[in-house]
Amino acid sequence: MYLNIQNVTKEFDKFEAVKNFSLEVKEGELISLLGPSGCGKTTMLRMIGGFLNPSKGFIYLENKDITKTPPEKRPVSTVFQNYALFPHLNVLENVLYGLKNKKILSKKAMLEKAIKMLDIVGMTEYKSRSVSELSGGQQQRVALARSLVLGPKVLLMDEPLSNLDAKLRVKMREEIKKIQRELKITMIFVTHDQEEAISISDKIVVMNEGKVIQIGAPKEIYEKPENIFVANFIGRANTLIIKGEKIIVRPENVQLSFQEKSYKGEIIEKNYLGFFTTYGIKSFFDEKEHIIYSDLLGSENEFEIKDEVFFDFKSIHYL
Ligand SMILES: Nc1ncnc2c1ncn2[C@@H]1O[C@H](COP(=O)(O)OP(=O)(O)OP(=O)(O)O)[C@@H](O)[C@H]1O
Repeated sequence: MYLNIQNVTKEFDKFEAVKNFSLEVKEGELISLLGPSGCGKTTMLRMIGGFLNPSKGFIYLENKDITKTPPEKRPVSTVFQNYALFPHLNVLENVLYGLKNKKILSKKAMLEKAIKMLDIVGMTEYKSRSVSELSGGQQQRVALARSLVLGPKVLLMDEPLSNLDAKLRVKMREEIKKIQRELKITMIFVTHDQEEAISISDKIVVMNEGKVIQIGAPKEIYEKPENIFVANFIGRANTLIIKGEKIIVRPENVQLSFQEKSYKGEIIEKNYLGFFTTYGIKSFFDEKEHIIYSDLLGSENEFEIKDEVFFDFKSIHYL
């Protein structure tokens, strides 16, 4: 295994921020650590980067134990949330900085490498600009180039898109994924944004209260969540007990109709959200009143509050 994290725990005094975390990462994979605030994502990332030492457990990179290797000695780079660029240096100097420190390449080779990396992140024309004159998205690109130019075996990104507005976030995450694929770089990406994790990752590690709750491909995590926490953290879910079995049904899998179907209810909520509409249907399951949510695409809009409706579940996941 390329990167192998085995039973890592991190204690701060008596508080366990990360509990018995294990993960195997293949070369070239993009893994997201996803979970609510305070679940231990950043602490785990810092241990991979070498900025924190695990209290227990091991981290291996290409079968070499790097658990206690200092950050500057391990072939791992980090892109921080606030980018941590040097404000007194221009774009090119920022990208060159790490290479100069390494003192391995000639001046010409360093310059060629830095320019190539600026080209990959689309920032060549800004190379002489002061970084303080750049937009958030541009600073993000420079931070990415500065880390990538060092040729790390693993690139760590801690909430790299959280300072960007919604549209730019989507654009940058697509670019990051494209660059990651092109360079075949192994990447670990921390986010608390489920949509971001789903769109960018080969595999998602869902965490809560310091623990790994589920590891899987985005589709697997969405369609086969291991428990209610995962089902609700990633997307929305109707949670029900039918004939003694606990099930979840995603709102897009609740099909509404005026014609007789398996279940009956009354529309009590309707929220128009542009390309789809969310309905809340009051219904009885297991002799209890429930509100079942159904998402229908815009063109399927034909129900109103107080309508008596029937519904079926297109797909059910048993917990
Ligand atoms: N140096 C420290 N000393 C004591 N407790 C810490 C320290 N660093 C983190 N913690 C605690 O460990 C827990 C996990 O923190 P961490 O920053 O890893 O969470 P996170 O999932 O990255 O959260 P967020 O999404 O808010 O950044 C939190 O309860 C935090 O308060």
